[in-house]
Amino acid sequence: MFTNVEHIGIAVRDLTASTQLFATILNRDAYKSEEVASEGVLTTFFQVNQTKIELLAATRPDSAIATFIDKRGEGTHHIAFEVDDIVAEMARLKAAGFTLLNEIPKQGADNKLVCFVHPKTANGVLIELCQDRGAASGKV
Ligand SMILES: CC[C@@H](C(=O)O)C(=O)SCCNC(=O)CCNC(=O)[C@H](O)C(C)(C)COP(=O)(O)OP(=O)(O)OC[C@H]1O[C@@H](n2cnc3c(N)ncnc32)[C@H](O)[C@@H]1OP(=O)(O)O
Ligand SMILES: [Co+2]
Repeated sequence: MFTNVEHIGIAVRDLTASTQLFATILNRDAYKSEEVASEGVLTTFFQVNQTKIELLAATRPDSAIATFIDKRGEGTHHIAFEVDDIVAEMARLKAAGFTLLNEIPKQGADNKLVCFVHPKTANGVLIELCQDRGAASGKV
């Protein structure tokens, strides 16, 4: 089951400048920064009630964020939904014809397991499913 919009991912060129910008817009400080080396990204997170804003900057030229910014510029990159059973939701979406970008859940930021759905099969929107690793223990 989809339970919440967990975060909105925003691709940025300069993480320090964008963190300051969003701190001003949201009138609060970021609560953490984290590098996810497997994705080639450095992130900063802001909490807005139940949803987070995830700023993403590329750490290497072959990162999905570097490719996205090269082709489309900075901006909204993905919408991430919290799910209660990522394996079940991946199977459901795959059976319904959506293209999953990873066949098994992978490590995301903030102690999550994540899976991406190809934007070409989702009206041009890159969708991320995520589940807290603690909640997923024993299932994956
Ligand atoms: C911090 C960790 C984690 C978390 O815990 O939150 C993250 O959020 S990591 C975020 C970065 N990682 C990813 O995005 C992984 C999943 N993405 C991918 O696998 C790829 O980016 C992609 C979606 C498969 C695209 O890669 P590729 O095909 O190599 O790039 P192209 O530029 O050729 O794109 C093909 C096509 O798709 C369009 N596109 C690309 N990205 C997006 C997007 N974010 N939203 C919408 N559309 C997108 C792109 O414009 C191309 O379209 P056409 O030009 O019309 O063919
Ligand atoms: Co994300």
